[in-house]
Amino acid sequence: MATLPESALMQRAAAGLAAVCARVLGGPYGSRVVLLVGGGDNGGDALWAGARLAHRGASVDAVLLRHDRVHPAGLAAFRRAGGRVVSSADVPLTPETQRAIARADLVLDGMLGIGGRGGLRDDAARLADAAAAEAGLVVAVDLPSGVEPDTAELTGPHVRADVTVTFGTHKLAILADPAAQVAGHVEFVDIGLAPYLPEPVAGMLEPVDVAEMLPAPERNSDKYRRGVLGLLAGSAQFRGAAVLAAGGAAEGGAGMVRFVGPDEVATQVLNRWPEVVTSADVADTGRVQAWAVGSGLGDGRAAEVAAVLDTGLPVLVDADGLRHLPETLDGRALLTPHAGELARMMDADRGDVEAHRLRYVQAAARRWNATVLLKGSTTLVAAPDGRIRVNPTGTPALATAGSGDVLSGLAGALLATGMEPFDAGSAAAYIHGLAGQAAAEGSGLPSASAVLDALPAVLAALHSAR
Ligand SMILES: NC(=O)C1=CN([C@@H]2O[C@H](COP(=O)(O)OP(=O)(O)OC[C@H]3O[C@@H](n4cnc5c(N)ncnc54)[C@H](OP(=O)(O)O)[C@@H]3O)[C@@H](O)[C@H]2O)[C@@H](O)CC1
Ligand SMILES: [K+]
Repeated sequence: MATLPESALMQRAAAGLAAVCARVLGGPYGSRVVLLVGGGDNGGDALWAGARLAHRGASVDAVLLRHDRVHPAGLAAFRRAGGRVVSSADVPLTPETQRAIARADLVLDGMLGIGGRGGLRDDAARLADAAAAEAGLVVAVDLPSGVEPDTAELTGPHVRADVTVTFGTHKLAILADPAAQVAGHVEFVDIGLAPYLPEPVAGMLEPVDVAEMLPAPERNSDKYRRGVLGLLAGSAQFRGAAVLAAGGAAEGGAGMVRFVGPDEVATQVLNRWPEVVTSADVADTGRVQAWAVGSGLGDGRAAEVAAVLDTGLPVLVDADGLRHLPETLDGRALLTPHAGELARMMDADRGDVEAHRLRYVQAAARRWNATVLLKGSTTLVAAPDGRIRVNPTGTPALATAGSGDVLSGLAGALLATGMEPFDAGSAAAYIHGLAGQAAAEGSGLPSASAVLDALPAVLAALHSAR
């Protein structure tokens, strides 16, 4: 800001914001727009964007939350462009305000941005409710007002947006749950901040990042170069979990899968994946480069899990395996709980974990000195050193029985290639999400087997993105 003329960044932001609004309106001319304007710069962005829309023929009304504190230049520009203020000094939600919101094609939420803390206060909360109940589209300026910008938590009343237009950089609140669930579709406006930003608190992979992490398929690769995975999964009660996890590894590029489990489970794994080698005991497994343990193990089996952990190899621990964690895992493990499993591990309430996903996943990573992947519609991966990745490819299609078993085989296969647990977990979540999306194109709500079947094509496409 110091290197630029006064309000240059706000102008860039407002121009991008107005352009997105114009697009979602199908052209601003003749449309009705209502601005909800808070006392900070977030409100300033809304006023400048409202002025631009008014210039292009929209009818624009502004509701000022704070008449005593409103961005002065923004308000002046808005008035010059023909915009009207419809709130009165002490009550933002007058009958006239309410009518304007009910008739609006688009409500622009500029109440709070990155300066907001602690959820919306009363008047703002009522405006948010009116917009949600009656308006056409709700477009949030920078963030849905009322969400916690830095922790992605919902600590009080907040806006529910159809679209969020965010400036300069992505904020955690529009990437991670629960706040991301109220951001709607996210549009990014580049205002030239990149060279000035500090190290991000969280990262998000893009296709080329994942492609570069994956080992290149070499002409002369032998199975150990591709990675050999030991798999301790499944039980008489949950045989399918073993079949799906073995499939996640086999279709996920493992050079070989060595399965350990009771005969009746091994038979079923072999029926579906004849390339798998089986044994009855961890000690008889032969050479592997990493282990995946836990999917469908059921109760008991603590001794086998301990035997795997004692090998000192990189290890993925999932599902029932998470019941048997030692005090610490010296950095080589990838744990993949869902919120219920993480709650049990941390002796917490599941709802509390869902509400504070970021805090819990980081705490668990520190506590076990392990990488922790918390599954969900925005899967989070936390390394013990504090790094965080948010997975952008999540889809409701993955909320199906057995989908986690596929992920654990896939992530195990990536560990076996020598990838560090943080990369293996985040790349696996990314690929798994793409496979879920691809499978959903075929059938809407695919089964875990359909997700598995989609893996090879997704991997091939990523390899060609190099
Ligand atoms: N930085 C940049 O480079 C650029 C930033 N830009 C824009 O600026 C935005 C940030 O603006 P900002 O800093 O003025 O804060 P903002 O979010 O408008 O809130 C301000 C006031 O709200 C208040 N308040 C707090 N909590 C509250 C609550 N729960 N309920 C009610 N009120 C509450 C609190 O005042 P208080 O009442 O607590 O004294 C606070 O002063 C950013 O999101 C982006 O849109 C762009 O123009 C591009 C360049
Ligand atoms: K906002």
